[in-house]
Amino acid sequence: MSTNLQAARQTETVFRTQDLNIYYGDFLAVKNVSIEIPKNKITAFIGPSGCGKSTVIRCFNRLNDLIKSFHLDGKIFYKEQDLYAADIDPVEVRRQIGMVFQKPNPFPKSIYENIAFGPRLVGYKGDMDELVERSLKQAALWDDVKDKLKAMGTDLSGGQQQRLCIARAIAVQPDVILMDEPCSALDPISTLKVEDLLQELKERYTIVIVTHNMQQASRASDFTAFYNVEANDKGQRTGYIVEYERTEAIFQSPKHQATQEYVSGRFG
Ligand SMILES: Nc1ncnc2c1ncn2[C@@H]1O[C@H](COP(=O)(O)OP(=O)(O)OP(=O)(O)O)[C@@H](O)[C@H]1O
Repeated sequence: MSTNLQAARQTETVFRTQDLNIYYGDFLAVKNVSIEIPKNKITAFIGPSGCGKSTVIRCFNRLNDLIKSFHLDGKIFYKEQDLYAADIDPVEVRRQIGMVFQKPNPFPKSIYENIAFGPRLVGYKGDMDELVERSLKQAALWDDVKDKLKAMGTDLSGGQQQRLCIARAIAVQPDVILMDEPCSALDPISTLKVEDLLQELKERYTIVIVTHNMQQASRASDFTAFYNVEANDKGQRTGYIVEYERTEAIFQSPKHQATQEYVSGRFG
């Protein structure tokens, strides 16, 4: 329920998972995930393809609910509220816990409308022009677009489109921003701009980012979870967390050989 979620906004640990197992039908995609995601920090999920990074991040805003075969056991707490309790409204969850995807996906609408759409949908009564400007400024896009707010969002460059998507996520005043490989479709300069932006955004938001880019994880994040995948006797490949630590520990003094090999590019 939204009131529960509001009250829960006070604590310092934003997400806490407990013995989390995630399935698609009979397939156990990720097992035994027990981690805490701290407030106002950037937490990176790294690991080889198919180890379940996206699956876990998508559980944090109940996006997997939209997949029929998806189910989980164990717990995910958002500020100590059971995120999957019967009285939690997934739509409200997704307002508080926003998401930015791999491929920039602005609406086929004006830049202004891309930002205004979400707040209008949730009944925002304040000054919309001010909100649009503030969101674009927070996403470091205002200077690029202030003179063409009526232009189509889809006509911006890829990097600008991704910052527009970040501005759109911010506009509904979320608590958390989840990012699933937000820079993988961007050139190196746009990528660095988004990474700079992340450092500003973490003052206000908690960020969880999935990335394949080791330099990005080491440059931009405060904490890193390294996932790996192992096959069972039926040949099913299940992901799990090998190590979750401060980012410098993961990159400079990992406890596990698999982590060492992955972060130094000698994996597989
Ligand atoms: N909708 C789905 N239905 C069935 N299986 C799925 C679904 N989505 C993901 N999976 C499977 O779950 C496992 C984890 O996938 P996931 O996309 O979470 O991994 P990932 O670590 O994010 O991979 P990548 O780095 O390649 O994006 C994979 O085996 C994948 O095939």
